[in-house]
Order: sequence, then structure tokens, then C-alpha cells
Amino acid sequence: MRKPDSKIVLLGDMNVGKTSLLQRYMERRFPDTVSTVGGAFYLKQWRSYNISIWDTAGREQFHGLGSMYCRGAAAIILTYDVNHPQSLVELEDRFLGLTDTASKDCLFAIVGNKVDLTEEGALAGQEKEERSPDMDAGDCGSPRVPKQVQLEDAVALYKKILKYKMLDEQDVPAAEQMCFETSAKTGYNVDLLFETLFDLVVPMILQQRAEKPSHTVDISSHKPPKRTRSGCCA
Ligand SMILES: Nc1nc2c(ncn2[C@@H]2O[C@H](COP(=O)(O)OP(=O)(O)OP(=O)(O)O)[C@@H](O)[C@H]2O)c(=O)[nH]1
Ligand SMILES: [Mg+2]
Repeated sequence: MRKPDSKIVLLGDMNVGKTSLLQRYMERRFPDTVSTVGGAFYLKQWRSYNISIWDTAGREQFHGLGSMYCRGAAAIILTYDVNHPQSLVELEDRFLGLTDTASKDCLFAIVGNKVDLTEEGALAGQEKEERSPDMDAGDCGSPRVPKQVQLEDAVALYKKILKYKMLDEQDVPAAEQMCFETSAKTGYNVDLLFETLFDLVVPMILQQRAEKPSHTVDISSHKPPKRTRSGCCA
């Protein structure tokens, strides 16, 4: 298997829907999930590049592994649940520090998932989804509730992250481009999330290749050194 050209990591509290988002994108379905143990990855071919996408465990007991998974990452998806404000707080308190091992020009996306469970989710682009009997209610048929975390809160976190990383707003993608609201259940904004990131990491791959000299030596253009009389190479 060819080494991946780039790496994207999903981080966030348990139960926010990291595994579901990844499965929705990669397998085009919304299966039952079990809480992730450790981590797992998918390989996605995007144009001619291989991008690994890592799913991590949100459970506290696996917290120590987070910075290992983030090592060298080109992009990190910080995921929260739009119905649980604490899951956004946790991104700053518990997960941001894990990203110190990522690449120095790492991109950040902030993703509020489970928008289908909110009243606003009823309006948010659900015309594209396949209709099913549970579409007019939240999970388990419960009525939709007002969204607990607003997109502006995610934008504020994005700006805090830039400060934490000492990045200039002008040098990175705008908050509006990098803060998403998604539903792994309906598929809302899921392709947009992943494919926005793929398109942003491709120039990073090209830049890395330009900076790093290739380890491959072209032996056809290699001339043997001339020998001097003493037998030393000139
Ligand atoms: N309604 C709704 N439920 C969702 C959505 N995404 C995930 N879920 C449900 O939320 C629960 C947790 O989803 P997971 O994808 O396993 O969450 P996780 O973030 O991977 O959790 P850990 O692996 O424990 O860190 C499951 O019951 C999912 O079916 C969504 O967009 N909408
Ligand atoms: Mg999981």
C-alpha cells in the first residue's frame, strides 16, 4: 500500500458522531455505531492523492492517544453536537491541546453535527435527503428542539484557535468556510465538509513535495567520477 500523501483527523467528545460522519461519507450510509476504541482510519483517493482520514475515540480513557493520532496531520476536524453545548466547550478544553503535534500549517474545521434533531434542521437543506417516516421528528421520533449551539459560537472558537496557534486570519481559510453544520443521519453538508478539506490539503501536499527533495536518484543521468592517477576520485 502506498504511503498516504496527507492525513486528516476527526476529534471530539464521545457520541458527537465522528464515526457516523466518516461512515456516511465513505460508505454512503448511516449504520448503527459502537463507541470507538482507540482509533481507525479510512483511505480516500482524491484525484491522484491518497488521504488517510482518522477516526478517534472521544471517550476520556483514550484521551492520551489523541496527540499521537494528530501527529503530522494536515487538517483536523473538531466535532461537536449542536444539541450539547458542553461538547463545544470540550473542544477547547480537552481536544485543542492534542493538536500541538499536527503539521505547523494544519487546517482546522469545526463541525456541529446532528443538526437533523433541531428545528432549524428541518429547514436546512433537507430537500435533498431521502424522505423516511422519521424525517419530521428527531431520533426515536422525539420532536425537534431549538438548536443549542449556534454557528457563531463555532466561528468564535475558530478565531480562538487561530490565536492559540498564533496564525493570522489572512493566512488561513475564513471561519465561514471552515465552520460547518452537518447531519450524518441525513448526509446534510457531509460531502461538502470532507471535499472542502481535500481541496485545501492538495496544495499543501504539492508544497511539501516541492520543499522536500525527492529521495529517488535518477541513475541514468549519473556520470561516474573521473579517476586520477593516484586512484583517487577527482
Ligand atoms: N440524529 C442523529 N444521530 C446521530 C448523528 N450522528 C451520529 N448520531 C448518533 O449518535 C450516536 C453516536 O454516534 P458515533 O458516530 O458513534 O459517535 P462518536 O463521536 O464516534 O463517538 P465515540 O466513538 O464514542 O467517540 C449514535 O447513536 C449515532 O447513530 C446525526 O447526524 N444525527
Ligand atoms: Mg466513534
